[in-house]
Amino acid sequence: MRKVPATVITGFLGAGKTTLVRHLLEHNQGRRIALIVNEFGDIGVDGQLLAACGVAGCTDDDIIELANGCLCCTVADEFLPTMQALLDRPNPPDHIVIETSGLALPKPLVKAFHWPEIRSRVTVDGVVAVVDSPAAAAGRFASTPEEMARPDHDNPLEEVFEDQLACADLILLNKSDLLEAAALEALRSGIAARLRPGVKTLPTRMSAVDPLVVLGLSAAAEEDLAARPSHHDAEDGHDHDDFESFAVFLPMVDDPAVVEARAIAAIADHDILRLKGFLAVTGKPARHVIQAVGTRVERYFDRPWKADEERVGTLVVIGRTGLDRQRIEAALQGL
Ligand SMILES: Nc1nc2c(ncn2[C@@H]2O[C@H](COP(=O)(O)OP(=O)(O)OP(=O)(O)O)[C@@H](O)[C@H]2O)c(=O)[nH]1
Repeated sequence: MRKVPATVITGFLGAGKTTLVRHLLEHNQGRRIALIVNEFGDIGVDGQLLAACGVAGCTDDDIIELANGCLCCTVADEFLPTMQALLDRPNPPDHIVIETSGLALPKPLVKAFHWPEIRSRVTVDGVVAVVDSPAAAAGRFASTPEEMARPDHDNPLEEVFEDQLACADLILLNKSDLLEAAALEALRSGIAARLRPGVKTLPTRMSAVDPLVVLGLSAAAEEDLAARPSHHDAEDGHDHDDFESFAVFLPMVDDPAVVEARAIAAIADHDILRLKGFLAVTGKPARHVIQAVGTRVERYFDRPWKADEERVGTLVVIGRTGLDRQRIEAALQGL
């Protein structure tokens, strides 16, 4: 029996994973792709954005959200039953794409493909790491020499980034539009030097890459785990205390630009790694998406509110543990 190929998409918060998934769905070349999306935190913004993607042949049934938990640590309870249900469908998908949360380590997930229940039916075609190139070039995931010198040195951002690169079969250097050619090349050669032999890097803009390159790596990654070192090999898991996430609710707003300005100020004042969600705008029948990574904010209306949806704004805030939730909430609510 031919095994169903599965592609694991990893990459730090805001790197462009959902953008890549949308691109793959839009250019599916006749393949029926099922998607499993896992997010950090209780509210699945990515799943909701993808459900609104409107790609022909891609139904809500094909998009499965595993919110509220870290996929790599809830493998037995959530991931395996989901995979089994997908494979047991009368008409199973041609390809399964798994978008992990930006804080997840890919290796424990790849390891899960060894489970007897699924091992004979599915294989990890490849692990694709999406890199936020300007953030990486700015040293966002590297420790400073002072940090390195500390005996208790521990940088969770760096560890997550390194684990994602070490497990990858293909690296997309995304957001290439935001870097000069020389800086992009310096980043590329720096990253290439840290990769397993044969792992390619590819600059991308809006994660636009030929799906034939991404889907069809035939890596059988689950057979090759020893070559993919992880910071957490010994513990077989990772520390969830490093990061936290919460949701902020906003009443209907007259002008979304005001919330954008508040978000920029909150990100400048607090160690927020990612902010994303939806706004309800007075007089507008459509939901307004707001996405912030670092100082960059993107906003657009994506789809009309459904009749049974409450028209309120929901912003998900993700950062290092210790965020001042009260002050961030007040700042975003304009209090
Ligand atoms: N300028 C620029 N922006 C990009 C590019 N790719 C993605 N973005 C934007 O970056 C933001 C984050 O993209 P996502 O695809 O949601 O990132 P993600 O990795 O899924 O984010 P999380 O799921 O929160 O970890 C969005 O506003 C995208 O439109 C790119 O190549 N260039």
